[in-house]
Amino acid sequence: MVERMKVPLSLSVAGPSVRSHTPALAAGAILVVVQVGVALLRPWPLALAVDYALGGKPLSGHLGFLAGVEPAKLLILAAGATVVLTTVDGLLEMATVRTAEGAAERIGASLRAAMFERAMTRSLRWHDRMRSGELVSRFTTDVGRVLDGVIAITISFLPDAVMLVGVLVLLLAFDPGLLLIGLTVVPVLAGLAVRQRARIRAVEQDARAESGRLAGTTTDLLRNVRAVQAFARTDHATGEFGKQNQAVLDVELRAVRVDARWTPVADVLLAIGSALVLVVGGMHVLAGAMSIGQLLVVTAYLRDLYSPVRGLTRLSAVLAKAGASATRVQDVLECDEAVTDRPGAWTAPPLIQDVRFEKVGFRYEPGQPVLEDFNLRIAAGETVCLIGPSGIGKSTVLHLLLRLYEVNTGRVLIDGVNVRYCAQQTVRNRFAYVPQDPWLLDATVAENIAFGNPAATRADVLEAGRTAQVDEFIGRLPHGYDTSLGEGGVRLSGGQRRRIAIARAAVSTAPMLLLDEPTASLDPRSAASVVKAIQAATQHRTVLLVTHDQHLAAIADRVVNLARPGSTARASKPEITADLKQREKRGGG
Ligand SMILES: Nc1ncnc2c1ncn2[C@@H]1O[C@H](COP(=O)(O)OP(=O)(O)OP(=O)(O)O)[C@@H](O)[C@H]1O
Repeated sequence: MVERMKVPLSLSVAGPSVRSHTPALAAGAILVVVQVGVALLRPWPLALAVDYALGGKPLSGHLGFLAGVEPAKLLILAAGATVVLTTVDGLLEMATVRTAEGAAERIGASLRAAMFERAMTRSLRWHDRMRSGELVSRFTTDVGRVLDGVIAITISFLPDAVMLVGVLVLLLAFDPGLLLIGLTVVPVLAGLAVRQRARIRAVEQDARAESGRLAGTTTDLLRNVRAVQAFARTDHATGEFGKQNQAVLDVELRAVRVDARWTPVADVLLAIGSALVLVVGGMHVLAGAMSIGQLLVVTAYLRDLYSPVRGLTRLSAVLAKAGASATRVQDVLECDEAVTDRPGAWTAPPLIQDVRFEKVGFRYEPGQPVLEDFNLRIAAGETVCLIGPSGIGKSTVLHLLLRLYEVNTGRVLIDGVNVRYCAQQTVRNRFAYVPQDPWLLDATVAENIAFGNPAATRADVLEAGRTAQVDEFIGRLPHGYDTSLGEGGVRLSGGQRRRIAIARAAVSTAPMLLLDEPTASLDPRSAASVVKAIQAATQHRTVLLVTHDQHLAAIADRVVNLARPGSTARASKPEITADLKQREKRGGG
């Protein structure tokens, strides 16, 4: 209930983006008001034609200047005036739509930019929970719906409100009795509109949640299409998609039914109002108290009165949808789950002494410790190999060094300075990271390598490619270093992807390299190439290496065996590295 009450207010989520486009929105609003003024004049040429050109009524008062004009010319004049007013109305509408919708699109772009920036800086804990498809659906569909709300307020609400007031004033001056009769249906309509709005809001919240889940499922299945095909699970995938798709369809159909029910209700009520006015007004005409032209003007105005009333009730539906989406946009924009820097955070030291883990405790989930009382010192220039059973927390150690997650207890230090007090950007600049999954972008080989150092020149990239043995296979790619790799680097083998990731680390100027199982699942030849690449890339740098590969471990100065929570990491001398497998068998302690 509290959630639903929040919804209308949450449209203000677009507020900061709206402010910078206020002039364009204001221009759109002014154009809309002028357009309403023109629209209000539109019934008059018809009255002129009916009463004066056809009915022979004498022209006097404010129409006196037309006295003496022949009826046929008066008819042409009235017809011409209708065309002119309709043209001006149309041109004004075009200008309004261009101005207001253009501004809305720009607001959408800044809203998406703000969301993206926010999402990029949220903690990995948040990303671990949020499915990427769900996030994309918030960036696209939900932002779109918020914009629909902004547009509706500018180019529907304002003209409808101005039109309503304008028509009410004119009708009041023209025939207050008929106005009152026409308005009798409005309170009933307003009451029903309020109820309708609450229903739409509720069903739209469900619809957006289901659509988000569908986007999440779709992205997940498409990203893993190789696994789906390789395991011959296309039927299963189609079934999973189908279930979610059906859930979206069910809730959307419910929304359509709620929405559709409204149209006849509103129309019948408004028709009753018009019928009442027609009967009473017609009686006035029959009694000679009113001309046919005047009755036409009243009914035209009444139509103009009902149109905004109807528009305003529809607007409430658009705003209900926008409100449901705005809550989802707001969740992203206001999420404060991030690894944050303290005010005045220091620059991380240059790493000339060591990095240290002191009594570090860490858990991803409450009650499930991954590291407890973990201690490790790596001296500058040293190459340390971290081993241990799967799931023990080796990759986690690298994540904590990068400050991707904050430690729960203890400290991680660079040259004796706690990384918690250093700006995260500067901490990360001290490390070049080669993750288990090489994380290649849908870009060229050269761009992927240069990702490791924004200041890298083409020559630096080629040099890093040589160091990381990328040269060994680059000649076989159609455009060499300018070959596009496709999403996730699908066009490369596992070993080739790893070497590009190593080249990315090699091009970086960071003093320390973090390598996470860089030779895992490679054949001996590719593994040997990768080991060679690592040896070349790690010269004169401090290295922390996670691996089960004896050959790779052999390049380390020291091997550290990560133990179960509660025990301390144990270091061993390099000569013991040859005996790695045996020690692992003894229980990783
Ligand atoms: N993002 C996460 N959210 C929750 N738990 C996680 C997350 N990442 C890892 N874990 C858990 O933390 C523990 C340590 O994971 P980690 O990846 O550090 O192990 P590892 O020693 O590198 O394993 P492997 O050798 O298999 O790569 C595991 O039990 C894992 O299930």
